[in-house]
Amino acid sequence: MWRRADLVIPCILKTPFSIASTSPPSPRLLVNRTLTTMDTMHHSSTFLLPTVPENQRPSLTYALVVLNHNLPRFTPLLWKHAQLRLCADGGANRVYDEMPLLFPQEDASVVRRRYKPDIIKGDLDSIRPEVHDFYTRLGTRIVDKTHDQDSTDLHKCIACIRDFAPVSDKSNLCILVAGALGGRFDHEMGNVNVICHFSSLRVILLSDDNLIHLLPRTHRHEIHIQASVEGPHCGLIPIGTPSKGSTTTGLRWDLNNTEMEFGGLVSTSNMVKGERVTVQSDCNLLWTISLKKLW
Ligand SMILES: Nc1ncnc2c1ncn2[C@@H]1O[C@H](COP(=O)(O)OP(=O)(O)OP(=O)(O)O)[C@@H](O)[C@H]1O
Ligand SMILES: Cc1ncc(C[n+]2csc(CCO)c2C)c(N)n1
Repeated sequence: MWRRADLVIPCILKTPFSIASTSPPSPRLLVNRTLTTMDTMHHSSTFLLPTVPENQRPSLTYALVVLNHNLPRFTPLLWKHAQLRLCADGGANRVYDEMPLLFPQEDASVVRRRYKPDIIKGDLDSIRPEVHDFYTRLGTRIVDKTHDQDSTDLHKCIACIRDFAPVSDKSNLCILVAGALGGRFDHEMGNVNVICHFSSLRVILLSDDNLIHLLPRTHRHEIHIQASVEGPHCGLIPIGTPSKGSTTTGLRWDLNNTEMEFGGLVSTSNMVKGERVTVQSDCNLLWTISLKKLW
């Protein structure tokens, strides 16, 4: 378990959801392997399920970052799955104002005390004084990085989580970002840029309607569709660099070593056919899938 007070990150179990290969192969094997097979990275949105079936228990350790945009209705679920909870600056106002709205039958101050962030981080120009005071009194660590006006508050939060996670835990760490989409376009693009910048970390951008994460070109990907909460609409977008060839299975419009580039062909308005999608590409792709309106 993460001890939140001193930010020691927990040791993480190994299950099918971790990256398959862990021990470094011999150089000869590596050459053969790059020519023939790639390690598989598994993806599954089990953090959106109220109870995760025994055989689907992920090995991932979740951290949650709440941004300063509409709190998705399923945020309490993400909060429950996460072992570390951060607010990016004005994200703290969202937790303070909007968590009580999700529990209309409960006293607002009881809800606010139940959902106490571990850390509030950013340039702190958006958090309101009464929200700052409220969480300071509850013992939240408030980290002011006012001097840095060149990186976004989300970037600062992800860097903070990365720097506190022990090296051995990084492949099992998954950062859920709530309120990342559907707002100001410059912020949305900044949020997408952050997942590209931290491409070796699992970072998932979430809103009520969508989920986005990166599929690094270093792996073959298996996406386990949680049909009760996500799909069918999906997309695969080459971000930054054109793809000379991407191949998929499990989509209504599969790619077959197909070239894609921004300004040319990108795969939007695609659909998942079943419970398993595979993707392999020579460049990093954004995966996006619609979320169902359940909450
Ligand atoms: N409308 C929005 N849509 C998507 N993400 C947002 C939106 N507003 C804020 N965010 C995210 O929440 C983080 C914290 O927001 P906050 O408003 O505190 O940032 P800020 O740096 O003060 O923004 P601004 O550009 O308005 O000065 C941002 O770094 C961004 O990632
Ligand atoms: C080229 C360039 N464009 C915009 C900004 C502004 N900016 C980017 S991130 C950030 C912090 C937001 O909390 C601010 C103010 C910059 N510094 N450099």
